[in-house]
This record gives sequence, structure tokens and C-alpha cells, in this order.
Amino acid sequence: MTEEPAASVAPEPGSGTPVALDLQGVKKTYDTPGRPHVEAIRQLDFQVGRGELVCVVGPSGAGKTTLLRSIAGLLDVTEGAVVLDGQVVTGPPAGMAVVFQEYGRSLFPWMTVRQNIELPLKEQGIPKAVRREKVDKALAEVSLTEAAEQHPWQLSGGMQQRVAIARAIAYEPSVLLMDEPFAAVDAQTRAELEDLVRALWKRLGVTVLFVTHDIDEAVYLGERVIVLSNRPTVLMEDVNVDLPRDRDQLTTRSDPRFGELRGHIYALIQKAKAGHRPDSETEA
Ligand SMILES: Nc1ncnc2c1ncn2[C@@H]1O[C@H](COP(=O)(O)OP(=O)(O)OP(=O)(O)O)[C@@H](O)[C@H]1O
Repeated sequence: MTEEPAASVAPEPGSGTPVALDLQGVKKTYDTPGRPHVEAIRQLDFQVGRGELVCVVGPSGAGKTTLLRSIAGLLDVTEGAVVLDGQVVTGPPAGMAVVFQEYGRSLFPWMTVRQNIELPLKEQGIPKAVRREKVDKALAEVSLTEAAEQHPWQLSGGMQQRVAIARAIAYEPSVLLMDEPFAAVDAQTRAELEDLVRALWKRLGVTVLFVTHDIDEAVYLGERVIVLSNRPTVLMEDVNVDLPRDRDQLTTRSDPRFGELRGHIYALIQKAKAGHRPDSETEA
């Protein structure tokens, strides 16, 4: 890799856009009985503005899943705080929905598509007629109206992941977290699902935090890309993706700026893998 071109650094938050998600000095260590002590996240501070689409990338084992689970309230942070809409997260918050990579395990095979999407709404105590309306709308958003009465196992992997997305958006979350959601689908389906995420984000105005190991995907989807260091994780760089808001697979990916951003982030990850850390003068 040659010297990376200068990337524009993400603007300081707080300039107009309200903050949806605020990570304040988040640290996470694992002290699992019978397993070695692991310092996963050393220090993370960043904010996601309401209605932003932010991607997170980092070397394998950097703590991306740990970060996302901590934000989702599925793991307790060791120090610091995750704040969603002004409230400290102490368990899975009502305003957050998560889409995981393993759609096969996140959908109930004995329930129809409609029942799967309806379940979290039922748990919220939403009346039946309203539930039906919300499920129909979510199904239309992901173009799966025809599949409402089918079971997940009757659908392709890409369709199942669309059901998982429909379930998340039917819930009308303030923040949608996505943990490598397209890692298990083929390249063509993946491109379609990426476009679906961009389209939903624009239409619904939801705040999205999208974790991926794929640099191209992060640049294509994100308005910002948060690059993590090697474990114990700190922020390598918060990269502003200054590509046009309207993106498509062909034009955007052949835009020279796309190539520059991809090259810049690739170089950062290589540096991270080689042991460079912004919190240390030494490089391994
Ligand atoms: N329950 C646990 N107990 C102990 N250590 C754990 C636990 N879960 C994760 N870890 C460790 O924390 C570190 C970060 O793991 P995590 O899965 O968050 O990384 P990741 O960036 O998502 O990895 P990948 O890119 O490979 O998916 C790893 O060293 C992992 O072994």
C-alpha cells in the first residue's frame, strides 16, 4: 500500500444535530471464570447524531461485537457509559433494535414471517390492529408482502435477513444496530441488502450503527466510518465519508473518492494490525 491520501476527518459532533448515541469513556474487560482476563475495549468516546448512518470497522478481534453488544445493553460496560437519547443504557433499551449476522438463529422457524415481525410488538403490548398495520408497513418496506404467511425456512438467506430487518424497523427504533448483518449472504444479495439499508435509512430517518469487517461496505454505506485499533481497543480514526448522499453500486464504487477513502481506511487497518496505536508512541 502506498502513502494514503488525506481523508477528511469527521466534524466535531455537537454542531446542530442532536446526539442519539453517546459513548463516554467506555471500557470493557472480560473476567469470565476459567478464562484468562481479556481487556477488550480500553477507551472509546464517540457520538452518533440523530439520523446518522455510521459504520464501525477494525481488525479481527478488535472488539466490534463487544462494542455493539455493550451499546445494545446485552453486556455491562466495565467503566464509562453508553447514553441513548440522554438515558444511560443499563439493559436492552426500548428504543434500540439489533440485526445480527445469524438470521437463521434470530428468526423463529415455527412462526410465519408475519408472526416473527409481530413478536416484539406483542411484547410491547401494542394492540392487534396497530400491530397488523405496522407489520404490513415493514413488510412493504423490505418488499416481502408476498411472503407474510411463509416460514423463514421457506425463504432464501437474503430474504430471511430482510425479515430480520423488517422486524427491527417495525419496532420503530430510535437507533438500529447491525452486527455484520450481510456476512453470510452471497455478493449479489449483499449489494441488494446494502442498498436496502441506505434506502430505509433515508426514508425512515433512523439512526444506524453498522459493524462490518468489510472496508468497501463501510465506505459505501456510511456517512462516517469509525476505525478501531487492535485490542485493547481505542479509536484509530473517525473518517468522514464525503461521498454524495445518493449512492449506487456502480457509480459510487467507481468514484475516485470512494477509492481514496477505501485506501485510507485500508492503510489505517494495516497500521492497526501492525500494532500502531494512537494512545502510544511506539509501533510494534
Ligand atoms: N465472553 C467472553 N469472555 C472472554 N473473552 C471474550 C468474550 N467475548 C469476546 N472475548 C474476547 O474479546 C475480544 C474481542 O472480541 P469480539 O468478538 O468483540 O471482536 P470482533 O472485533 O467482533 O472480532 P471479529 O472481527 O473476529 O468478529 C477477543 O479477544 C475475544 O476473544
